[in-house]
Amino acid sequence: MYAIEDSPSRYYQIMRHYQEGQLLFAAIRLDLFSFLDTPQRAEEIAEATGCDKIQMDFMLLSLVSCGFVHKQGDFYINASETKSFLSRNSKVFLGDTLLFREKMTSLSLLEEKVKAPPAGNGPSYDFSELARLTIPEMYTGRVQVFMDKIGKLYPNNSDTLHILDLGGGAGILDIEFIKQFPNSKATILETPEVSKVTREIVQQHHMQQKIDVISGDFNSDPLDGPYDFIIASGILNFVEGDLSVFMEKLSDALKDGGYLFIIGQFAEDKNSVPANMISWLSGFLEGIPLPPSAKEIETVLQKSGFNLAERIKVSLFEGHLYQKDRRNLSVPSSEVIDSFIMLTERIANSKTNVLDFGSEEMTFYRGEIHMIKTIGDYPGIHSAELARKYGITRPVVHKTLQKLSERGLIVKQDDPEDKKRYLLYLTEKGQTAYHAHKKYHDEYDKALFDFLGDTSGDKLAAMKGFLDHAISLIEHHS
Ligand SMILES: C[S@@+](CC[C@H](N)C(=O)[O-])C[C@H]1O[C@@H](n2cnc3c(N)ncnc32)[C@H](O)[C@@H]1O
Repeated sequence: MYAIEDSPSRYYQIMRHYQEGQLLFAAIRLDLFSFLDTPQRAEEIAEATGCDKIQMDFMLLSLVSCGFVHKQGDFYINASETKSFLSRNSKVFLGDTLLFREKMTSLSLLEEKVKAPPAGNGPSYDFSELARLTIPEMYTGRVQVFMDKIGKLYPNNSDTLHILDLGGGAGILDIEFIKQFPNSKATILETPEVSKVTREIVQQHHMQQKIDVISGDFNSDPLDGPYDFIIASGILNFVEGDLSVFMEKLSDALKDGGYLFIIGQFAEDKNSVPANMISWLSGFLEGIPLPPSAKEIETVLQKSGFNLAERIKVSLFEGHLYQKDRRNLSVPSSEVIDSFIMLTERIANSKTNVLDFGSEEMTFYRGEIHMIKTIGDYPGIHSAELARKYGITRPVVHKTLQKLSERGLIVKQDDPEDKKRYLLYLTEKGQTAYHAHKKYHDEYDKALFDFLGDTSGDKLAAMKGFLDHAISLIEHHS
């Protein structure tokens, strides 16, 4: 005999749960529960759903065994929860939502997917359909908790607030918010695809005057503002790049004292398993990144001047409410110096010291293309002024200009006001290089420009002050 320490019962339980799932989804597809709000015999259900009476009896008995349906003599009737959520007569019918979610997150192709590397063409989740189908789901707790919190934060319904909902899906939180605060405004930022659905739902509620639906990308688009309240529900997986840069952007878009509501479940730290790992496994296998951990979010938010105001957990709903408070925000000077040194090192070691705009003719050293840019920006500039702008000697400027002139990129013309100097202009070829360089920067620096566009004037002044100071120190460095 084997001595058995562990019990295998878990595997049999899993198999039973799996079958329970199959039974439940088949019953939803047959729409059985919509006929069972009042007591019915098996033959009546069989007739209503186009099924065989004997087989239907087996199915109903199985539904009873799982507690979805009760049996009273020959009659079957929905259990209370089933009546609330799985009968089409209910306002919060979840049958279609559950069927969609089951299909969307199905692991039926798991073996094939783990064998192959991620497809790399992004997740195939249909967020537009998800937005439509999550509407009843929203009313099974999320809306109620959200409105309860909002009501406590802003007890005066006539307040004129402005909220922003990032990746807001159906926009239900915003619609309910406006119903309660009719003098307020909401902005929903969604992807171009989903925003069509959002707009449609907002229109159905006649709220287009109060709710602005913007199609765009919260990673790269400016957020405008300032807002009283920002909702970030189920979106942190989709934040690209540095999370702290994103949170800074949110902080800049919020009024001081404003709130950020993060909805979602997260792993405790980066070594623990993300909450809902299996629910989203199909998405992770298709390229959706893992969400950040709670610890990572907390650290980054603290740095951006947010304080945790409340942790909210009601049934399946989990959220964290943060308040922006920049009064105690400070960064040690050593961190600024470290970042500055890192930046200068990166620039010095940059692989892009040579910029290639598509041909040998259009390949430039950084110094060359920047001289072309300045001449393009200031046609007729003198070489002495170029030397002053770049903080380099006139012979060095002269050497570069000579090269650019030999390559047919610039022309020199005598200055009628001063015979000793000449004026610099771009040739047609120089203009081509100028525009290629502009395009390159427009594309590659967009994120930085957007970040600066979202940054408040006082912070920009502080950044400029630091950079000017650093430049003057370098100029006076012997
Ligand atoms: C998991 S859903 C959450 C929807 C809704 N906030 C909710 O909690 O039910 C994520 C949403 O974020 C949107 N989204 C993802 N990346 C985005 C981006 N870069 N810019 C704007 N929206 C984005 C998706 O279209 C999707 O509707």
